[in-house]
Amino acid sequence: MFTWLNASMTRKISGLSFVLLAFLFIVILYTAYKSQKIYKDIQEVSKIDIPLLEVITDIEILQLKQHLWMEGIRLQGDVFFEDENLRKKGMQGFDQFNQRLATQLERAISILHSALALDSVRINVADHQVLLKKIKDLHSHRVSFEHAFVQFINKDQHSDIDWNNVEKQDNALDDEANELLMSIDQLAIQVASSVEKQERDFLVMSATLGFVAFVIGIYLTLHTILSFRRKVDVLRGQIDSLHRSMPHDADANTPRYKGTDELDELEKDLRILIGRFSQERESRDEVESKLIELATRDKLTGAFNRHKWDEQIKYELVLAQSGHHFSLILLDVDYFKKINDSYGHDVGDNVLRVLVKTLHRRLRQTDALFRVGGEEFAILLKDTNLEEAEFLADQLRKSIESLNDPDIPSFTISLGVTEYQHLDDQSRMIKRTDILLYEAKGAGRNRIMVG
Ligand SMILES: Nc1nc2c(ncn2[C@@H]2O[C@H](COP(=O)(O)OP(=O)(O)OP(=O)(O)O)[C@@H](O)[C@H]2O)c(=O)[nH]1
Repeated sequence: MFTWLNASMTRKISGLSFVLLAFLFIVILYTAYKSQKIYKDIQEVSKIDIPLLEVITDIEILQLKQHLWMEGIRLQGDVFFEDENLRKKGMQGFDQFNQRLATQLERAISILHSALALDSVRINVADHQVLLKKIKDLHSHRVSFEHAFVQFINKDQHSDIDWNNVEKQDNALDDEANELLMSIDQLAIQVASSVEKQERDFLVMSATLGFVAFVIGIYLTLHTILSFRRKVDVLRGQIDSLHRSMPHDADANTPRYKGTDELDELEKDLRILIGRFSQERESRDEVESKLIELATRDKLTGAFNRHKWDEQIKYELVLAQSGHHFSLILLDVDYFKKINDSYGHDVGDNVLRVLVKTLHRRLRQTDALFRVGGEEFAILLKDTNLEEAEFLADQLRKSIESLNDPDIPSFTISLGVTEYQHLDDQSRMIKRTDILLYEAKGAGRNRIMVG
């Protein structure tokens, strides 16, 4: 029982079904066995008891008829004995009675023999044998009576004493037949009560088995349902505490879903929880990407910041060592100090914003722009050779030169352009580009230097 209480839900339900099916199987087996037995009893009754009763009733009727026939002869008196024809006819009738009686008695004997041969007689075998003996006795008494009566009829003188003797014998036979009938009745009652008992036992047993199955079924079902509900409640409690543990929980009182059953409710609760989890994850992802943005972007211009620049150049160098080519542009606003001094710091800031916006418009998706100093920027160009980088740098220079924004003064940029070279590291590559930028400045600004 202890193991059962700790078993899994599947095992409990399987065990429950098994017990109920086993009971059902026992009830079916018992019903089949008992039905078979009752059917056999009924067959025995129809083959033995009923025919036996019929035979004995016939014998009694024949006895009665014979009695009446004898009375008729007695009333006719001498007329019967003196008329040869009447006597002959009478004797023929008597023979017929005798034959019918003999036949019926033999039938009764054969029925009882077959009853004993069945070997499944539900009543006492001794009772059957007593009955058999009684019928055989009646049979032999009948035969003696026939002889006596034939002799009596063939006699010339028929005194009252003779008549009384014959009648006495006939009455004795009647009594014998009646007694036999009563014994057979008794037997039939025994058989009927035996069949009735079988049926009653069958009903009681079936009802008991059914009731036990019902009680076990109710107990196991209730137990399973209760433990199932307990577990579902525990799960729903855990879901509730998960809801409560979530941040931004305006739904601290998240209403419980009312469904058609516990599983349905549990499923809906889980769905709501999963929905909230994914919402939570989405907003976390959003916050995370905002944080990443904040951590990697320059506040003023929106270009990538110095921190990102350090990270990215290292990354590109690693890729370049395994065969991925890239180029680098360093650019600087010409005479920026003058712009600040002439127009103010805010305008200077605006110049930087417009510069980044304009550069972004010209750059490709795979290029990355970094603010690496006050008015100094770097551009990483993936899968780009020096010639392509030079072309792009000049395009950038021209687009800044041709800017016509009423809110800011015109300005130009100088650029140093290089590509990754074998055995380049971060400082070597930057240094080379820096020198090129310095050369561009030295050569008069608003120009590019490639190397
Ligand atoms: N408005 C503004 N000015 C900045 C910012 N960061 C740096 N500066 C200014 O940029 C100026 C850079 O001046 P310099 O290094 O002398 O260079 P330049 O005047 O551009 O001269 P060249 O580079 O030689 O053409 C300095 O005056 C800095 O104060 C910024 O975020 N906003």
